[in-house]
Amino acid sequence: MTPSARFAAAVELLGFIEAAATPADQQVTAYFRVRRYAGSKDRRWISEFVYRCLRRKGELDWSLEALGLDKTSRNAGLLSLVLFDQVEPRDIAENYFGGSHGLAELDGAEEQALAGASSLDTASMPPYAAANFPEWISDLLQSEQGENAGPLMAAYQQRAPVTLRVNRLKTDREEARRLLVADGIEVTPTSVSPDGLTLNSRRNISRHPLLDQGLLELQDEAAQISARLADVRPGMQVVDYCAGGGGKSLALAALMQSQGKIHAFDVNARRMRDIKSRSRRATTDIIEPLVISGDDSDSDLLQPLTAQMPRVFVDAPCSGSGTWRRQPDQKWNLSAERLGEFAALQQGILERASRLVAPGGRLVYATCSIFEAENERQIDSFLAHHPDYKIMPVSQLWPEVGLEGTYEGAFLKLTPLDFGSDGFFTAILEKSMNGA
Ligand SMILES: C[S@@+](CC[C@H](N)C(=O)[O-])C[C@H]1O[C@@H](n2cnc3c(N)ncnc32)[C@H](O)[C@@H]1O
Repeated sequence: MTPSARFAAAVELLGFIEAAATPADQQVTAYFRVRRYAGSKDRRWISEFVYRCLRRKGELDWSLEALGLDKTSRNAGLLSLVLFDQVEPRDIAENYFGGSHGLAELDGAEEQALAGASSLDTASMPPYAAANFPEWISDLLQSEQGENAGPLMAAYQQRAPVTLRVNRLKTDREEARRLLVADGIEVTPTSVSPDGLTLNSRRNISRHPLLDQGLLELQDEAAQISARLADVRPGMQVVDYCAGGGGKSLALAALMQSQGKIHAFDVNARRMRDIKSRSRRATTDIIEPLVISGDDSDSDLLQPLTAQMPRVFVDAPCSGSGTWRRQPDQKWNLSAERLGEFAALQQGILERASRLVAPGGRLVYATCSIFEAENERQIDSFLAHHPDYKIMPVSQLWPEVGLEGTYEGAFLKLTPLDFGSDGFFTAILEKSMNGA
């Protein structure tokens, strides 16, 4: 593709992403699926350009406003060339326009407005815009994270590492590392999870034969730690209440040495459709997917499991705020109202899932969120209505479940500032033996 065609495609894709709430990564995949003419270099250039615009949306929006330009994807793309690639406005027309697949010509007024970019008073940009966060989220982080808010928002500007979980049903970490290195892929063992390997440099590894053969799974270190904290054992009966594509179920199955049973529930059949094939690849047959309604109509279906399960894992739907390095667009799609909706949904899920926990069993509540409303406040509210549960401190479980080092705190609360994983939360609640 010519530079003009690439630029036009990037602007088009950015426009699609801004118009819909669907996560950008899904839209990028869908965009290229029907544009087979785009080669791998074109795809890389277009995706990187689009992701940079999404990552730096706060700066771009503020600058567009200061220059009197509308916040369109075309203007964002043009300004991105000027501000971040240092392209002279007068050179844009020649290098990024024209040709049969280019954008409609740059007009003189646009070029003149862009020329003002070099004299923008960026010192007057509000800190939330400079940090590329919506103002209300920046305020929320200031109130919840205090002095960590600034460094945390800066950490969200970085790209997340690519981390793999070694499937111990098929190999061990050293062997997996050796196989990757033999294929020219340098990796580093994760510092806390004994099952993780992080790629030393970014590349798309999702189609690698070691993943196809089920020796490795893409899974962030925080999710691996959370699965370990469930402290599952071979032979146990476990419920994975929000199983989705089965990431946690597969991690739990490996920790159970593929002995016992995992009842994997979700309200979304489409998300669960690959669990069987992923299980086959991982050589486990203990995961049983089941589509539930998520309301009281599940009572009969779940009756045989009620108060019977030694472990119930709830990987709740959430804002995903812990994963915004990977999905920078999603922070612009979240509103305070939507956050409240997630909290209400989580509360209902926790309530229903808790009915399945056996006396003496444990309810594991996890989110990939860093917000108190989805985390600590959910646990406070649950415990206020369920005096038969108590917190099992994560600090106590940490060494018992084979995690490296030590951890202080009743709950697992991670942000990218801790050791580079996604933001994640996990609370372990133990039900009393006598139900009192
Ligand atoms: C964070 S995702 C789960 C990710 C999955 N555990 C994994 O590791 O791959 C949350 C899941 O909760 C599901 N969900 C939403 N509402 C639900 C409900 N009322 N009951 C059960 N699952 C629900 C969503 O469909 C989504 O798949």
